[in-house]
Amino acid sequence: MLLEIEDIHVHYGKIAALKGVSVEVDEGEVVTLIGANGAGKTTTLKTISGLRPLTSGSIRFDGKDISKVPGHRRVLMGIGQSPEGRGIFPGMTVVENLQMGAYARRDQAAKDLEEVYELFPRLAERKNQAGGTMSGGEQQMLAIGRALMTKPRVLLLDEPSMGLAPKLIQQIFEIITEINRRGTTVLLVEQNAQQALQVAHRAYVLETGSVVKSAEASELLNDPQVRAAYLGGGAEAAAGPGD
Ligand SMILES: Nc1ncnc2c1ncn2[C@@H]1O[C@H](COP(=O)(O)OP(=O)(O)OP(=O)(O)O)[C@@H](O)[C@H]1O
Repeated sequence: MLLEIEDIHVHYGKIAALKGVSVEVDEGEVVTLIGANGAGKTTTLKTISGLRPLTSGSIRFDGKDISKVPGHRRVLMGIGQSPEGRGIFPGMTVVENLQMGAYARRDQAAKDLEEVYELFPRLAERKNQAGGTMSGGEQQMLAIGRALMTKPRVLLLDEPSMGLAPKLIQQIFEIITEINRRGTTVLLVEQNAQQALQVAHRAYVLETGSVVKSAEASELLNDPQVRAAYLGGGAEAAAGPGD
């Protein structure tokens, strides 16, 4: 197992955001966390990347307990994150933003830059434009590209479709599939459960800080409760028109 999150509890002051969450991600998988606002999805990703401390529980990466490893070392170990709200450097150009992702390593960075440009031709076209003047969708691509420049073994993606037009949403999900096909494991947090379940192999449903369900993504797509709560439809929607 590449990533093993076991029974983690995380607090913001006295507020318990995660109450015993366990999630496993195997090498090569796309795993998604779905759930309503405030369920704890972002907190789970932040805890894996080391931005939030654990109250209890453990996180193992490639067999090693990383619960106490600082965030910047987790990046070097192969945990890359594209944060919610993007977090790019607005005053730096596209190419400078991408190079920031590789600042800790000099090996292969030029080749990786070419690969990012291949995945996101728009970033190549705009490489000298200031990051802050890129459109929302372009900034999302830049944030993912920068995370890829850290050469992650697992890429943590927080709401990559947030605020994007439908056509771009489609494109972002196609790119996630392609990133995975090229060998990167992906842990994806999404409000857009329908699309997330379509690209993922497995999924976990979070409710108020706990995992309430986990299964193959295809199974959850047809689960009446999941459909009613997260996919904007009940059993009728699952059965299709005319039934
Ligand atoms: N900085 C913070 N201070 C206090 N409480 C917080 C903070 N960040 C998150 N929380 C609380 O922790 C819980 C989990 O939040 P989290 O952002 O992980 O949810 P989420 O599932 O990612 O939601 P969304 O889909 O709305 O982003 C929520 O109750 C939230 O209000």
